Order: sequence, then structure tokens, then C-alpha cells
Amino acid sequence: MTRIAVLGGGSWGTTLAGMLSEKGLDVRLWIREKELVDEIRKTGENSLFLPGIKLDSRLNVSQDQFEVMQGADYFLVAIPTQFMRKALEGVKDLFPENPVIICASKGVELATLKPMSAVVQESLQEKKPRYAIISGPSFAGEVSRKLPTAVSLGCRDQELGRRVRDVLSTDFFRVYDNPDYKGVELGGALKNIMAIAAGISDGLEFGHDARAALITRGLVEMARLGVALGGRERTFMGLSGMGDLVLTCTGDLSRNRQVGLKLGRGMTLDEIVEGSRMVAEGVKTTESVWHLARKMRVDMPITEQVYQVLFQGKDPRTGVQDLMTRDLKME
Ligand SMILES: NC(=O)c1ccc[n+]([C@@H]2O[C@H](COP(=O)([O-])OP(=O)(O)OC[C@H]3O[C@@H](n4cnc5c(N)ncnc54)[C@H](O)[C@@H]3O)[C@@H](O)[C@H]2O)c1
Ligand SMILES: O=P(O)(O)OC[C@H](O)CO
Repeated sequence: MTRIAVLGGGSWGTTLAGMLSEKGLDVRLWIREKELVDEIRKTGENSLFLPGIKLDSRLNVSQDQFEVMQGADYFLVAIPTQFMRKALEGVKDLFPENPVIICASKGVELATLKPMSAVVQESLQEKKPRYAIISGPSFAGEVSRKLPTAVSLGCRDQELGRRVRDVLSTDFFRVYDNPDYKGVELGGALKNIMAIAAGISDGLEFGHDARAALITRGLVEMARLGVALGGRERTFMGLSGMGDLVLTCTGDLSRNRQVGLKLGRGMTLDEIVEGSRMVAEGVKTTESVWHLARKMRVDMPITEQVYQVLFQGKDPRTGVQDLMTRDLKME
């Protein structure tokens, strides 16, 4: 039986682990928090990150990485991106040679300005990992309720990509393979910034026109950086670009959109993140991408304004005003 090790017991890792266990695969989920391991074993629920969802009773959960990783055919990682490198380096000896790493996380590492493909390659260098990235419009809260969802699977090796696609697909979770892993991973990371921007606009009650403009111009900006970093423009029109962008700019289940909504309504970033155990990847990724855009000399006006609101205390209203009064240009 295909065995999958899932590393990361937040809402997404728990959702994917539960889904694949229910599909009949041998799934082992590594969770950092002992109280969550105990709770899932006792009640079948991860009430901190995935409340109200009964997990498949065959799902194995553990805090012991050896127990989770030994003998696995695939390693699915759903660890917040700023912790990814340290987490993988900490268990690198437990991976076999040429492990298949399926990344489910969306962000750009702030310390190095690198995407997850590079973080995985560098942290497991001696093991020569094979990388795939799953990304697209997929709220854990909806997938865990088996609502119809479609995502992209980026993998340079097309034969492996098709295999991973088949392993991850179910009758309600449809996976499309795409050899442009760079575009797929950047789409998922960059949309988080635009979700914050759309949240800010809606928090300020700037209306539907403004949000539609942010989504459309946000996509242009995402593709511009994505292509400069080696992704294909067409990928940004797909599920991991346009699809996830629309979802998180309009869907209130998005944590990134929620950060923006609260900023728009007058809260400070410190007040918003204080006490939250959930991750809004867009905050750190805005900082990473702001630096990356400067380094690559790519124009990213929406990212620029989100950066100034998040990290330079700019009034969100002034940020929107500054976007509207830039020099006029051809579309
Ligand atoms: N939740 C979703 O709907 C969803 C969907 C698609 C992709 N993702 C991506 O999945 C990744 C994981 O997010 P999530 O939503 O499952 O997380 P979450 O917000 O539900 O939970 C937070 C996670 O962070 C972990 N964590 C906290 N501090 C840590 C540390 N110091 N080192 C290592 N881990 C630490 C916690 O153990 C927990 O697993 C993110 O990159 C996110 O963008 C999430
Ligand atoms: O809650 P968010 O904003 O992290 O979005 C979750 C997923 O990325 C949606 O596809």
C-alpha cells in the first residue's frame, strides 16, 4: 500500500492527511504539538486548527518523526514557509535517497528570498530530493468537508508529476499536473499579497470595482515577477494563479484577506497577529517579495503599497490613493 508521511499538523496538513487516509492510503501525520496528537488519538479531531472535522480513524498521528517517516513513498510537507528550512534540516537523516517531496506550503523564504523548491533542494541536498508542489484554490475548511476542489501539481519530471497527481486526486479533489513548478509555486505564494490588498480595499469599503481592479492588476504583477523568475505566463492564468487569487481575494475564509480587512478597518498589524496561532503567509511573503522585486528590478506597485502599510505604518487609505494616482499607462 502506498505510504505517505505528512509533515505539519496545521489545518492544511491535517486536511490532506485525513483525505488521503480516507482514500485508503497508509498515511502518517507528524504534528509538533503533543496536545494535538493526544486529542486526535482520543477524539479524532484537531480542534485547534481544524475544528468540527472528524478525521479518518485509520490516520496515524505522531510527534515522533522517525515513526512517521520510515518507509514512506512520498513526503508531503505543509509547514509554514518561514520554518520549512529548519524543519527539513532537522530531520534530513530520516529521508531516503531521492525522496519525493510534495510541498503544500505557499510562500517565499524571507532570509534568502527563495521559493520552496530551492529551500527543499538546499536543505536536503545530500539526499537529492525530487520536488513537486501542490497549489491552487483550496481552503482546508472546504476540502475537509469534501467540497469539490481543483488544484495544480507542479513537477518538472512529467512522469513523476502524473504519478503524484494520481496519488493525491480523489472524487472531490481534482489535481491537474503542470511541468512549470516555478510558476505553480510562485502563483500560490504571490496571491497571498494580493489577498491582503483586496482585504484592505474591502475593509475600507471601497467597493466591487476596486476589488476587481486589484485582482486583475494583481495578476499582471504576479505574472511579471513570476516570468522574471523562470515561470511561464500561462501558468498564472491557471488554478495556482488566477484560481487561488480569486479565491483568497473574495473568500472570507482566507486568513490573508482577513489580515487586510482588519487593517482596512483600522487595526494595526501587531494587534492582528497577536495571539493568533494560524499562519497568514502573505505578511512575511510581502516582505520577501518587496526585496525580491527590487533585486530583480520588477515593477510591483500593489506589493509596494501593501509593504508600506504593513511595515512602514502607512495609512491604508493613502496606499490606495497612491495606487490610483500613479502615472497613467497602457494596459
Ligand atoms: N489552511 C489552508 O486552507 C491552506 C490551504 C493551502 C495551503 N496552505 C498552506 O499550508 C501551509 C501550512 O499552513 P496551515 O494553514 O496548515 O497552518 P495553520 O495556520 O493551520 O497552523 C499553523 C502551523 O504552523 C506550525 N508552526 C507554528 N510554529 C512553528 C514553528 N516554529 N516551526 C514549525 N511549525 C510551526 C504549527 O505547528 C501548525 O502546524 C502554509 O504555507 C499555507 O499557506 C494552507
Ligand atoms: O487562508 P489563506 O489566505 O492562507 O489561504 C489558504 C489557501 O492558500 C487557499 O488556497
